[in-house]
Amino acid sequence: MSGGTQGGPEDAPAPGAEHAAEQAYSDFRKNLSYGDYLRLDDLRAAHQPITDAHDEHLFIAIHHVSEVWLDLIVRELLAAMALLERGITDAPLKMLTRVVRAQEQLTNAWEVLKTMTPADYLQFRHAFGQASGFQSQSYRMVEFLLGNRNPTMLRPHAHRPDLHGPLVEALHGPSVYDLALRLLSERGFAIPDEVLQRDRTQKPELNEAVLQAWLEVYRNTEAYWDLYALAEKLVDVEDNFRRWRFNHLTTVSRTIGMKRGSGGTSGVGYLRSALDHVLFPELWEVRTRL
Ligand code: HEM
Ligand SMILES: N[C@@H](CC(=O)c1ccccc1NC=O)C(=O)O
Repeated sequence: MSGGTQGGPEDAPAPGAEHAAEQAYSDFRKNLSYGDYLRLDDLRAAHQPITDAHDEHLFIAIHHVSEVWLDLIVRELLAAMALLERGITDAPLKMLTRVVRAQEQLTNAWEVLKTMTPADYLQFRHAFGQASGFQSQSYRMVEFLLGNRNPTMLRPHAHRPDLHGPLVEALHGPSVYDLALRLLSERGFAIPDEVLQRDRTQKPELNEAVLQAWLEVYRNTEAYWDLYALAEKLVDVEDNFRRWRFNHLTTVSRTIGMKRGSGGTSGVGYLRSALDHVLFPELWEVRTRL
């Protein structure tokens, strides 16, 4: 029996909904309430449009929601990687599934943002100056942890050691894919030293020996079930990453056309070139070779 002196849900027979509400706790002068726990005052304080444009509220809300999902993805990736580093594969699969679901939420956000027309956007675009998603530290963390690395991307964060530090660490540490390859090696697959010791600040390139190892895993799924499940989960992550990028590109095209980006890049041209990037090259090539 729980509920203490104020009584709990089990104390009385189930009342109708109208009476049930009257039994709800109502004195939060000393107890932590919903809003206190979630720091909703702080959350709302972060919503600060700088123009009177109606759609700026939508723009800010979508970015805030996206940043929250990105932070969750970073946390899950780091936790999954810490376990993979110890040779554990089952719990990381669950964490990577959560990453995949969070990516779906990120991608769905475009549906809401697309209700903003180009004219609506131009009412406030001038106000934020050089600010751009290009400077999103959490997005860059996700890219670095997944292995898409480019030291140039550190530059916008040079003035903020608290944001720069974790990025530098991620840039030099193993990616989730490096850890998967290390696992392959520990299970006896011939992964060359040049792969295991590769310059991690750069993107990985397709390696024939790695491809042969994955081929063996995909041909003998029963013998290597956990490695196979891990590989397919990574493909899910990359698949969803591509969907987010593609929807971003389409949203940008329909909103600003071929205008330059506020962050200083060519805009659509820059984003289109990112679509060609492959995170886990052997996991795609294995389909062709099977
Ligand atoms: C009307 C909506 C949007 C427009 C017009 C837009 C436009 C752009 C453009 C032009 C770039 C290229 C960099 C530059 O600014 O020069 C960019 C990059 C980026 N944007 Fe957006 N964006 C929009 C919404 C969003 C949203 C909702 C997010 C969610 C977080 C986002 C995240 C990013 C990220 C992470 C990058 C860097 C991509 C990379 O370096 O590969 N953007 N955006
Ligand atoms: N790069 C966008 C601006 C932009 O999208 C943006 C601006 C401020 C805060 C977040 C943004 N989102 C993503 O790039 C543009 O060129 O219009």
